[in-house]
Amino acid sequence: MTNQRAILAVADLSVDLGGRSILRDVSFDLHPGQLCALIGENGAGKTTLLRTLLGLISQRTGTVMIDGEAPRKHRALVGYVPQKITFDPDLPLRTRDLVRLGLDGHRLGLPLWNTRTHAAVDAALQAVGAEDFADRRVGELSGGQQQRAVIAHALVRKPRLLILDEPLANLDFGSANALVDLLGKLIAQQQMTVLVTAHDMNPLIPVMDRLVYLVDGRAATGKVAEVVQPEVLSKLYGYPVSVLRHGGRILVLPDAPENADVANLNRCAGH
Ligand SMILES: Nc1ncnc2c1ncn2[C@@H]1O[C@H](COP(=O)(O)OP(=O)(O)OP(=O)(O)O)[C@@H](O)[C@H]1O
Repeated sequence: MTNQRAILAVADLSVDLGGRSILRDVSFDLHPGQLCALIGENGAGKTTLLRTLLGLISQRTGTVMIDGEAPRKHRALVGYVPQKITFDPDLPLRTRDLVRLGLDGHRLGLPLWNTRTHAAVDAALQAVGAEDFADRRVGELSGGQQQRAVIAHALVRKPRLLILDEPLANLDFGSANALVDLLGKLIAQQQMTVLVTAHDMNPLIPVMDRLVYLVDGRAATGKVAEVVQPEVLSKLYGYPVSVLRHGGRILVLPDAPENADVANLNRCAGH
């Protein structure tokens, strides 16, 4: 545990939407240089948690602090890469224009370029390895290249916390591995804190050191080795599960399939 102040501190967070309880008593801290995987099956509450951290949804109870303040006060400290962005191939927007919009795209009017903006955009493009397609239209890029462009857009204001919602979902094996490597590099080089959601924790194993494991709005949180334990996860699921480690992969499987939603467990384990 580091003595530095947590960049993100979530305590006893509960969120209701449409009269339903979606998140219940979620608590975790993230410090500079940590990568936390937010793992859960469809509907577990991952996006709801991210939107609450961004200050877009209000909690029923509990607190969210970003560098000691409420999320709305610290928007500039957070870079956000949403799920599923698609660009029309005919959109007249180069990769570097998209990244430029990350600096002040929320303001009306055409963005102006100057030495400072050129330098910031070049640095963000370089950080994600997007120099080669910086002048191509974003809509013409591959899925993996678009993902890098959107991450550069989030990075250009030098956030301290980078939040990515399901960034691996539409990538092939090679592109997913390349993105995981990139996240590891950003943490090592910039002491950034990264929170990334996924259904399957396995692709993130090389870089993740913390885990928020969500099941039906409740979370087990902490170091990976603490959370991925049969006792911890059995309590969370409400029925016995086993944790199998094989070939560098982690599989979470029900002990008593007749009592478990096997399809959901398998999805969470990445089958
Ligand atoms: N505005 C809303 N009003 C009511 N219920 C909502 C609302 N938004 C989400 N929900 C419900 O909250 C639950 C959690 O949804 P959320 O999108 O956070 O899950 P998720 O883990 O991100 O799922 P996925 O992996 O499918 O994206 C779901 O049951 C969903 O139907």
